[in-house]
Amino acid sequence: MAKRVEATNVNAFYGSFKAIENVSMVVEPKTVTALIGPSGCGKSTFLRSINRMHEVLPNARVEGTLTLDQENIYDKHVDVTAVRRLIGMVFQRPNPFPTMSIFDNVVAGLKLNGVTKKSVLKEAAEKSLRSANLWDEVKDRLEKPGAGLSGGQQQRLCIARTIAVEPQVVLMDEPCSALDPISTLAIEDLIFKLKDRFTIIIVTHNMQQAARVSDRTAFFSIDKTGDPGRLIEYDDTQKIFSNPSVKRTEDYITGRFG
Ligand SMILES: Nc1ncnc2c1ncn2[C@@H]1O[C@H](COP(=O)(O)OP(=O)(O)OP(=O)(O)O)[C@@H](O)[C@H]1O
Repeated sequence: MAKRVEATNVNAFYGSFKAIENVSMVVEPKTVTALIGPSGCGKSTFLRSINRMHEVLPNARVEGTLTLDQENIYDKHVDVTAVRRLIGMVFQRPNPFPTMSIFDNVVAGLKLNGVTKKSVLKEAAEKSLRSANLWDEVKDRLEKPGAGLSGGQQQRLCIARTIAVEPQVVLMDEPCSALDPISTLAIEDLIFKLKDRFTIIIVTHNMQQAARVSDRTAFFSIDKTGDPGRLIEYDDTQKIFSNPSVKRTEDYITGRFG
């Protein structure tokens, strides 16, 4: 079930370097939110703070509060592995397990969670591949390696793998940046469809993509190198792209900087 994500005064550090400062935003369930802004403003850092991936780096830490439907995901009692299962992530480069079959790629997370019954795995694989708009292309070669698919198909396979465990939130870090325009449109169609079931947060450098797929857009920026990234403006996508409230947002989306 899709859940609401709320960040309050979030700071994230790499050692002593503060990469983002005071980020607060609410992301409603079953919406798509785009994170945009110039390189180095902390979009990926913020995204990785949301599923506690940031802290896997040595000396990296997060301050502030991040909740999933009111539950603080940084609470001492929270199981980090469970957080990462509930908040799935799709990366820039498609990263299927290369020697694993298409089928095994999709059900890898379910198996890790202890699901062993063949009929359950088969049903979940078909459902996830259908949801990822990939079923028709792979249904006759489920036992072939995932690495044999095209880049766009591999990315849809990674999305199928992510949604197979029924996460509550799906994070996507520039999921189309390694793809051609046709594969990019296929992923955008998919994102639109998946928001019926999940809360989706996507980092993108592509303004048209943000405008096409998202309901809400968050614009991040930095004052100068070495300063932390900040959330400058967060609003309905239509407003951000037609009539932003802050001059810096307008300058960025019209290509005057960044
Ligand atoms: N592993 C790391 N160690 C130290 N500093 C890092 C690390 N990863 C990122 N940073 C720094 O944190 C800041 C924010 O980086 P981040 O990757 O979150 O920005 P971004 O907005 O996603 O950039 P891009 O659009 O180029 O991907 C940058 O100054 C970056 O150099």
